[in-house]
Amino acid sequence: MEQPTLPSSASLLEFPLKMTASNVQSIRTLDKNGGEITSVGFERFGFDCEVPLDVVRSLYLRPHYVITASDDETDGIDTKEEDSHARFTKGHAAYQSKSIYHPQSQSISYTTLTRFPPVKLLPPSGRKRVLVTGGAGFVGSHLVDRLMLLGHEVTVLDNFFTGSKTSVSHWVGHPNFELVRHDVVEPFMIECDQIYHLACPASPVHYQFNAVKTIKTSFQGTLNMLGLAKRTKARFLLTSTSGERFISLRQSAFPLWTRFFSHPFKFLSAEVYGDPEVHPQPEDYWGHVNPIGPRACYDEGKRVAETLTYGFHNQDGVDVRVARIFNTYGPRMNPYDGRVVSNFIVQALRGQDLTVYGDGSQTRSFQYIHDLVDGLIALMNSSETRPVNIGNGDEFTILEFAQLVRDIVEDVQRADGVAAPPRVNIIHEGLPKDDPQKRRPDTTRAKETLDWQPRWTVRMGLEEMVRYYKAKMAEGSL
Ligand SMILES: O=c1ccn([C@@H]2O[C@H](COP(=O)(O)OP(=O)(O)O[C@H]3OC[C@@H](O)[C@H](O)[C@H]3O)[C@@H](O)[C@H]2O)c(=O)[nH]1
Repeated sequence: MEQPTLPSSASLLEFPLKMTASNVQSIRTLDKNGGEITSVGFERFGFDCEVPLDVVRSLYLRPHYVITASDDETDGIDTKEEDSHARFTKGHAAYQSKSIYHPQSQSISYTTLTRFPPVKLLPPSGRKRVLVTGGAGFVGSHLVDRLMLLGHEVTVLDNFFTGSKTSVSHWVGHPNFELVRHDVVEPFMIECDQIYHLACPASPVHYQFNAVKTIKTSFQGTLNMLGLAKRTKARFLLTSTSGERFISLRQSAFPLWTRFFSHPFKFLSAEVYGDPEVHPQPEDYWGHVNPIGPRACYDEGKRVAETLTYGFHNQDGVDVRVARIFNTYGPRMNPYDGRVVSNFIVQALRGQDLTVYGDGSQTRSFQYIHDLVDGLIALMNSSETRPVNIGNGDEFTILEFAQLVRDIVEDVQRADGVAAPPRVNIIHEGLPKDDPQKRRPDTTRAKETLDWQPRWTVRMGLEEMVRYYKAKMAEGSL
């Protein structure tokens, strides 16, 4: 098979470093109705969660460190780097880290931020003490960004097994923020008003070795957090919970070591439905789960977590919310987690073949992270105690999706000055066991009770994610 030319990290770097403040142009992001997205969040149920998109972006479309040519050439280069990122963040580069990478010694001089992004000043009556378990993970870190910018006091609980400290490091030291290393299977005591329970079991690599720990985390972790909610009278939101999918070594597009030593992936999904016989899946569908299959420790873990949650609600009057989350993607997703969105984007950026499993006729519906965070915050602050599906109804076959990702990566490369980006091939590999044939949420309930619907098109979300991975490649961390 013909192997297209790989874009070198130098060519990825070249364009950003050439940019100057004078030619900086902001990226326009359009929603499903063609309107420009300038902010994320909205005011619902007396809770205003709207923040400017550029400010949120400045927290993830940024290099973790400035790349220098040599140790004594630091002057000026960080300014150019900031200019390039100002293109995405309209001047919010001032909140970026000033850490410096020294290629000769392959070392990084870490610094703290020069300044934290401005957070809302709330009166004590409006300020919530929010606990986010799994807050250093992909979804958790975006939720934390939003809650912090809104002016709340946020405590992140994470055992860093799948989460990464760098995903929330930009808040470390802020007076409203606290980061605690803790495993939710052990009890934890704190005073709080709201608990977002996102913490979830370990890596896909450990999936088959650690199924007991996985289901223990789902059960014991949820039990501990519900106990805390009961004691503190905090409102408890279960993200019905998280799951990982085992990927066989043959199927993974990445070297073996990356799967053992990179952050294992974690994923939030509507696993309570299993391999559904009803399409799309409404909340009153009971699911189709094999209790002893390879995915059982996840699926059944989520189901028992829901049972516990409603047990505490019905018996003890704990104020609960349950979000059933469908396939979600976005910046800070681990590029080596084996999921389709990160696999395809990274493959296309590297000029490698896109690996479609099976014939690619299976379907998925992908939602962008900002829509999910909007939905979680809306649900938490609503009075809806029944489970609510949070997902995007735009359904793609995986083959269509591969073609879309390939087109978008080429478009972004062209927009960034690569005259003729290489066209990658789409190849087929074996379908994993128990791979659901179809998945699409029925989000009628979310629309009716939360007035929530996804705003981001898959194209817009993918474009942003491609830029995020490009930035990671440019800084050399991917
Ligand atoms: O490189 C790839 C990766 C994945 N795929 C396919 O793309 C589809 C989506 O795969 P993903 O792994 O991204 O997501 P899935 O919907 O299968 O599972 C996801 O949701 C349920 C969770 O329990 C899992 O943790 C999560 O991975 C699957 O049909 C998969 O076979 C490819 O064709 N190529």
